[in-house]
Amino acid sequence: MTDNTNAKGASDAMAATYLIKGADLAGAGAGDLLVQDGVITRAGSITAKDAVVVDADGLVALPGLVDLHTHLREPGREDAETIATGSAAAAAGGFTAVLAMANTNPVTDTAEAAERILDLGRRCGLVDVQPVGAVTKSLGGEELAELGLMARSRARVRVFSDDGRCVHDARLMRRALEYIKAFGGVISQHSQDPRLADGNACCHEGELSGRLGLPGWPGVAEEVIVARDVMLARHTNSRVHVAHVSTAGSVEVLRWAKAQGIAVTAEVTPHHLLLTTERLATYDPTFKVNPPLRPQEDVIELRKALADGTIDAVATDHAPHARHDKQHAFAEAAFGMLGLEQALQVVATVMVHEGLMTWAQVAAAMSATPARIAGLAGHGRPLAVGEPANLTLVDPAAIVTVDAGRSHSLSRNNPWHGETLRGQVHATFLRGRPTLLDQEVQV
Ligand SMILES: NC(=O)N[C@@H](CC(=O)O)C(=O)O
Ligand SMILES: [Zn+2]
Ligand SMILES: [Zn+2]
Repeated sequence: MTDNTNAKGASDAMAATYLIKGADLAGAGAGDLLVQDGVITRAGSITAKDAVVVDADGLVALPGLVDLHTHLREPGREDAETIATGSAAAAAGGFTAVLAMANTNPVTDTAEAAERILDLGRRCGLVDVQPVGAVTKSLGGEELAELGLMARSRARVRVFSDDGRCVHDARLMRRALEYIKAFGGVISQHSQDPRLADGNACCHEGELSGRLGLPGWPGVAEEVIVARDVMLARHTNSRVHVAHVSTAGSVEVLRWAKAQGIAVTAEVTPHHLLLTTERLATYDPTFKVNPPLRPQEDVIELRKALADGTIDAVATDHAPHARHDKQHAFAEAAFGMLGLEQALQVVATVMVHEGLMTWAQVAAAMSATPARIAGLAGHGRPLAVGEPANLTLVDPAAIVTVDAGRSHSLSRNNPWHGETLRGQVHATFLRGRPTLLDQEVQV
């Protein structure tokens, strides 16, 4: 985004100067950063009068996190989340930009709808809300949406997705991939073959789904779509992004496709990096999600693939649901779980603490690479002089027991409640303005 004026624009200009003292700069050694007029103006060892000093001794500074996959529910389901509450959750989680999925009501399938989301996000001003456009009208899977008009709108839509549903018609997928090349777009696919895993499928297909009597969702239902889509990406010479990869088989396909030079990228969610299908044994609908939680063998392969770059990014798939949609028998409850506030902690716990990833790699997987995939200028930039001051400060040594009741989200379907995780986000800056300071969201 080049035009980042928002309702807080006036106060941005007059914002205080911040001196961030002694942060570990994405693992590249300790240093100070001076933040002035929205930009990093100095780096190194700094003294500055009249600056608000932020003591970052022992904290890691990362470029502001970018989430490729957030459900904000506005318009249509403001009882589950609003752009304001979702933005607050994002700021609390260290994010400075989120891609807002199109499965709202109405669906984001026109230029006007996309611009409305952009404007609502700007009015709130806590995080850059970048709309994702639907691939097909009303997510109907029948007719392409106004992809070009959305791309040329003020919202400059680049990521298109029918997420929640799979673009299962191969011919339509092919046409969408051809179309988006004109403006450097990408299709983010919810990979679920509807014949192999229909809308009732809700538990990884295996011994446990049989024992629990829940309809099985086999890994192959994801893998056949991933395989098909990488071949379509190769054929069209266009870009496909695989949303919420959940199986070792999908990782194998991705590894092959990348070795061929096919333009495919992929994301993994925090929950698929840590939670396994055994969580379903109590029939707690909090753990009902699409795609389902998988066995430990898959989780281990997902971690390896994220560490070696086969999976490019971590994305939350933050999917808030109101109590009355979640509190049902498992088979009837809504799919989805919260993710924005604990995403970085989960990555710190399973990847950094386990020695699988450095903080510099986390900065790549949660900021630079998702910003590049989404074509978001001004985000995912290095913490260097002249760059926009989009950053977050995290205490890597903190050990925190998650309390779902303290969430900024309107919903409470938080799979991390009661879980002990590492790392704590202390502050987030969006173009030099703190959106989170001392762990308090700055509304
Ligand atoms: N992940 C989910 O289980 N649910 C998402 C849709 C989706 O990401 O497929 C939702 O919108 O609730
Ligand atoms: Zn999905
Ligand atoms: Zn989703």
